[in-house]
Amino acid sequence: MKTLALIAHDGMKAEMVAFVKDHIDILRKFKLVATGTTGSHIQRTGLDVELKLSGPKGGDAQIASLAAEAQLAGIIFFRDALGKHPHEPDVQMLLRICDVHNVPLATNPATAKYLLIGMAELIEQGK
Ligand SMILES: O=C(CO)COP(=O)(O)O
Repeated sequence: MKTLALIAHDGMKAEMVAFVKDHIDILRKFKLVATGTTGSHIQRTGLDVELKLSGPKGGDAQIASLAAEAQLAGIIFFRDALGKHPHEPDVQMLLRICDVHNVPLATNPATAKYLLIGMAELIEQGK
């Protein structure tokens, strides 16, 4: 089973929960991992999610570590581009690691939709 990481800044958590509900059938095809607070919101939809630390406490760094070790099929990270975040260096590190290791990364719901559709298609093809 492919692993997908889900992360949302506080200003985007409602968007993440709405996105998860809209795509719940596709998301059931993946093992899910999330930063702590995002993950606890997603768990309330009934999906099984492995929780890492909260983002500001190192959760983004843990997800980046998984990406660097080729353990993630993709990351959906709804960033709040209008907010300030004390752990911005960790966020930038995660984005950089995705590019270094060619890990699919969607940072907004429109892109995440296409990423999920594409990944579901690969699963259908057995890839
Ligand atoms: O801060 C985050 C992403 O940078 C998300 O962390 P939480 O899911 O713990 O709120």
